[in-house]
Amino acid sequence: MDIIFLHDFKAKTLIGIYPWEKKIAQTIELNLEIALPTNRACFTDKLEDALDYSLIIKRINDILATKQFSLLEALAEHIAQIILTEFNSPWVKVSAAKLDIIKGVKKLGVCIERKS
Ligand SMILES: Nc1nc2c(c(=O)[nH]1)N=C([C@H](O)[C@@H](O)CO)CN2
Repeated sequence: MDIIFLHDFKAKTLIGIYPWEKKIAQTIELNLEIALPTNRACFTDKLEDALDYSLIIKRINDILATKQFSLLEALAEHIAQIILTEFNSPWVKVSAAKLDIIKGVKKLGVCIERKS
């Protein structure tokens, strides 16, 4: 199985259960592993045979700018389903974390794996 990974993808979004979190965007950190539907690009060296990771980043930035979730779980699930359905990935692992949100914890979050 070949994988595209996106590590330490940081972006601002509205997320959280508390009233202030619904008004003030927070920086979250995403880490994704995305299984590829084909390994053709390894042999052809052509972008049209690859999953263009810049399109994935653009799509995730669109989600973060337009959607609002209460829980990190729901955000991770939404991103996972987009990767599976819109980018034809057979398997995806998504972790979503908040930074310095609770005193004494540098980073906390969720990690989910989904198959198509
Ligand atoms: N399992 C979860 N627990 C909590 C979440 C979450 O997204 N998943 N979120 C919060 C608050 O919004 C957090 O930002 C601050 O405490 C609490 N627990």
